Amino acid sequence: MSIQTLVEKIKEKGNPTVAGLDARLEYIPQHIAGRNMMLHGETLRAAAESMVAFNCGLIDALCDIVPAVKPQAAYYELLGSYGAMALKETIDYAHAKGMYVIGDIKRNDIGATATAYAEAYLGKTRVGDTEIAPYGCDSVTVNGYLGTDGVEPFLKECRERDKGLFLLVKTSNPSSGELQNRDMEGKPLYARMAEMVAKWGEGLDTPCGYNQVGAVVGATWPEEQKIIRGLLPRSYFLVPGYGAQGATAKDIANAFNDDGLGAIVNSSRGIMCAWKKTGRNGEDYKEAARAEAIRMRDEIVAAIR
Ligand SMILES: O=C(O)c1cc(=O)[nH]c(=O)n1[C@@H]1O[C@H](COP(=O)(O)O)[C@@H](O)[C@H]1O
Repeated sequence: MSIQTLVEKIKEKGNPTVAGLDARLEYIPQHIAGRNMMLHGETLRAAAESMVAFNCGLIDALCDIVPAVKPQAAYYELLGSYGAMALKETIDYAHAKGMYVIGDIKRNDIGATATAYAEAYLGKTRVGDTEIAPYGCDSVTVNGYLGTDGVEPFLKECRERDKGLFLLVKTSNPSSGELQNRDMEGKPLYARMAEMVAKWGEGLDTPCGYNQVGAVVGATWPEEQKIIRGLLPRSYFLVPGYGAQGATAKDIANAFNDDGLGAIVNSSRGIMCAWKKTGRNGEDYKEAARAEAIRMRDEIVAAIR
């Protein structure tokens, strides 16, 4: 599914947000985790099955109001081979419920290895005469700081399979300026990366006007958002950092274009752990996640209006 599909889902739901599915065991209510540990002991399998059950519950609670989910690969890798299966099951369930899936993998490597990553998460792998999509994400996050040959395999998937990318431009973390804001021939490095993103997106515009090659721009950096928006008017921005990392709705307005489009704001812990604030031991985790997703949507829509 292309960025155009994401834009259509955002418009249809009137909601420019994405729910991050980054579960650790301590984010999963006891009634789910306890049951799986009773069945499978204190094992990676129990943790992975808990994660799938939790994710599916969240997806059920959110799919009619939130356009997309963003599973972060690290939390699935943490559970070994069971985690890989949990990721695939989560992606398939989100698709079955009509959601757009952003695979947060932040990968890159030399061209040959980047090809394997691109085929694993966006494309297909060949087994004999059969082609199989190992994960089948709609788009992924990519670290472009290795340069063009590491990004090209991902661009190939955009061209051939109508997929999307979000290239790290200005990340949300406190130390991101150590390198990303350093001067590079008269401009900060993140601005140079934005120029590269524009170049990589050439020929990949979609009919809705937005390009298949987007950018990751942290909610925690409103000034940089404004500069990068100016450099990349037709790129979609994935904006993490809202909620648990401290950014609020007033910090994200610069990421959007005047048409109210152009960015999708992520919240992971804010939605997943909303149940921890209700004092009901997680029995109400779906309702709590939905209420937080609605609160976030309304706050962000009001801020960009
Ligand atoms: O690519 C990302 O999504 C990302 C980039 C970035 O600059 N900062 C950032 O926090 N993220 C991811 O966004 C999510 C943020 O999670 P919360 O802070 O719990 O909302 C995590 O999955 C991060 O890995």
